[in-house]
Amino acid sequence: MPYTSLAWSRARELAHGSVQPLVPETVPVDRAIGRVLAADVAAVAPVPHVDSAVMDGWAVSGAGPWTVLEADAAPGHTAEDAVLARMRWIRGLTLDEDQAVQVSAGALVPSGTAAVLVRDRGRVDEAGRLTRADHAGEDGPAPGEHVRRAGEEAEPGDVVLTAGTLLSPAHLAWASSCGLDTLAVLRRPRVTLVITGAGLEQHGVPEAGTVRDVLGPHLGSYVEALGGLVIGTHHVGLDDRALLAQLGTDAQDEHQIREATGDVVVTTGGTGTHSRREVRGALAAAGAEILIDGVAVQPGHPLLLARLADGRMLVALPGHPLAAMTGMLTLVEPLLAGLAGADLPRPGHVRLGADLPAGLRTRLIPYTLDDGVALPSPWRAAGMLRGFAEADGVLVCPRDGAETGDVLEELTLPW
Ligand SMILES: Nc1nc2c(c(=O)[nH]1)N[C@H]1C(S)=C(S)[C@@H](COP(=O)(O)OP(=O)(O)OC[C@H]3O[C@@H](n4cnc5c(N)ncnc54)[C@H](O)[C@@H]3O)O[C@H]1N2
Ligand code: MOO
Repeated sequence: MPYTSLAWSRARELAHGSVQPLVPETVPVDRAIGRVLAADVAAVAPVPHVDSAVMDGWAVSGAGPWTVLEADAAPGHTAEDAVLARMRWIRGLTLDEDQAVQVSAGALVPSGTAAVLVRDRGRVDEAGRLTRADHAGEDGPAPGEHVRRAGEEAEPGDVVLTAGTLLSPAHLAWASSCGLDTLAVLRRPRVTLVITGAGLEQHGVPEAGTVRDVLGPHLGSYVEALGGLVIGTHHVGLDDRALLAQLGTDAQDEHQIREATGDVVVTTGGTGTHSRREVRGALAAAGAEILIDGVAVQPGHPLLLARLADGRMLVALPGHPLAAMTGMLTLVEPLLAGLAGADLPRPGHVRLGADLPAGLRTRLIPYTLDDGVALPSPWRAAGMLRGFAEADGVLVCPRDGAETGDVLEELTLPW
């Protein structure tokens, strides 16, 4: 039997716990931007992998003066061939006491290098002897000076990125610097949107009797802000068969289902008791198991959570715009977090700057912050969007109401 009018916080926990985390996927480093790392990543080699010069000059061994070694003329045709040939030569070279070789910043230094003498601090005479320039004094370079040592950033086995990291360009550049080609990332839950209802206009100011569709074009970006990947948005009008078609699939196994239809279906509209026929009827006809039939929250009381016969999860959002928008935070956010293997996002806390009267249920009220206190929006009825558009967050007001100065739970918006 489904839970009916389930307490708001229980509904969020149940949605989060109703699913197993999706199996991670492996993606090329250059495609991993914005993804969440599924496991710790350890360095497989020292970073950097070789000793290199930080400045242009000479890699030197001993106190000098130094004999500057030169490669035989490289047979390469292009400048690049010549550079690579020289690198190969340096790779095979070991500096003895009082030997030096010319290097440029960032390039490999030969083994035996004690330090790099910066170019304007040295002078080479006709005989190929390197001495310190007149102004450079007697000493230097100090041991290790201007050399970037292999392993100075990380040794093999060091954890260089931790599980749960939201990957930025900086993380990806670092991963490349560690020699990684692929990363295991959490799979983004794939979401299909199904918009029900008649008379939804896509442009302009609607005629009396119709409304502007404020969910179809925008819920997708809301889902994506919550970490989901939208794979399709379908308008089914009032056609029960079209709705039913979205709730079933001909696919035979779990992989096929996910490829074809994703992990989650979010519907809008058709949840009210006046319209039981629509979403509930279609769920019954599709053999779905309803887990939650109504949440003790306003707006959003008729919210539904169900498991479809093929294993996908379904959230039915009410049609009233604010009920749909806050319903995303009540059920869709916890569900997507559960699928992504993330913790249930817990509410924060904020001090209330006004009195809120008692109501029938928990209330979700958009608020703006004013001098550190939360001012509830006057535009908070189920059909309104102005308060939500202006909001700094959403207050979770208990049924018994609250007074100025009370500290209330609040939900952060994902933008
Ligand atoms: N007799 C009762 N009536 C209602 C009850 C009730 O318990 N008894 N519950 C009310 C509550 S609470 C809610 S919330 C709504 C839920 O309505 P539905 O989910 O069935 O939504 P629809 O009838 O499909 O739509 C309602 C209304 O919302 C607007 N809408 C819908 N879709 C969109 C869209 N994509 N863009 C913009 N606006 C949309 C439209 O004005 C619809 O008329 O039921 C109450 N009724
Ligand atoms: O539960 Mo409804 O969203 O108040 O109109």
